[in-house]
Amino acid sequence: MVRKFCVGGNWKMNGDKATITEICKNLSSGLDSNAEVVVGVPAPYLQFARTLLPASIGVAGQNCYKVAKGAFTGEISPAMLKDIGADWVIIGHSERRTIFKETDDLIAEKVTHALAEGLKVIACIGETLEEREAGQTETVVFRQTKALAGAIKDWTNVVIAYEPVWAIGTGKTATPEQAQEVHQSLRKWISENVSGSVAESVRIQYGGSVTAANCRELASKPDIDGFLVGGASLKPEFKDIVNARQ
Ligand SMILES: O=C[C@H](O)COP(=O)(O)O
Repeated sequence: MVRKFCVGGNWKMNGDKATITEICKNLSSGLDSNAEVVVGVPAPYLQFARTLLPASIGVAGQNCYKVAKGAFTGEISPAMLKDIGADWVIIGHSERRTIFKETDDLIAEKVTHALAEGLKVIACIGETLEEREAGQTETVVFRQTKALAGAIKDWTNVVIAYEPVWAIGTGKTATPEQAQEVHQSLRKWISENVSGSVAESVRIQYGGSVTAANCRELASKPDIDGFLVGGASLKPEFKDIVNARQ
């Protein structure tokens, strides 16, 4: 099965009207039409970015809460994201897990609710350096994936982003072999614990210091179906990363 290459740009808490206008202008042409592109925009600028980007580029919230509305000061619901034109949401990013103490259980609840509300979800997993060095990589990513799997009935609208925490924003990219190894194990786990057809069809992105310089080799690996890009998604080189398979 051919899985459509899918590249996400996660702007994190960066950008203002001027820089977002520039980024969106840069993304308005020259992108591989065989790649699916989605950008994770800071909440206050979601609607602004939506008006500037071509319709072919999806817009994602970077987080959401697990219920539709209510007394949850500061939170954003999937219904609100949909209402302002976002069609995706990134859930369980390691910064949410680490800095904001989000647990596997909370992330699972968010995923269930976001999917039920009709959003597409980029669900993030990944081990820390300590866990990798302790030989715990598979244990950790399988545990995180198990929590997700329990929350997902239909995998059509789900993309998994494997982002080793030690590679995020550090300039230390996983080697193509290291990333492929984990992606392959994840697909095997999904095949054994969800189904063969989901394992075949689900896109698994790699994230962690992806740049124009390293994206092609990573993209050549059979189980790497795209990227979730942080720092480089704010720069013109994001286009080269989207075009990594061209
Ligand atoms: O969501 C994106 C990841 O956290 C990767 O960030 P980075 O490309 O800056 O390492």
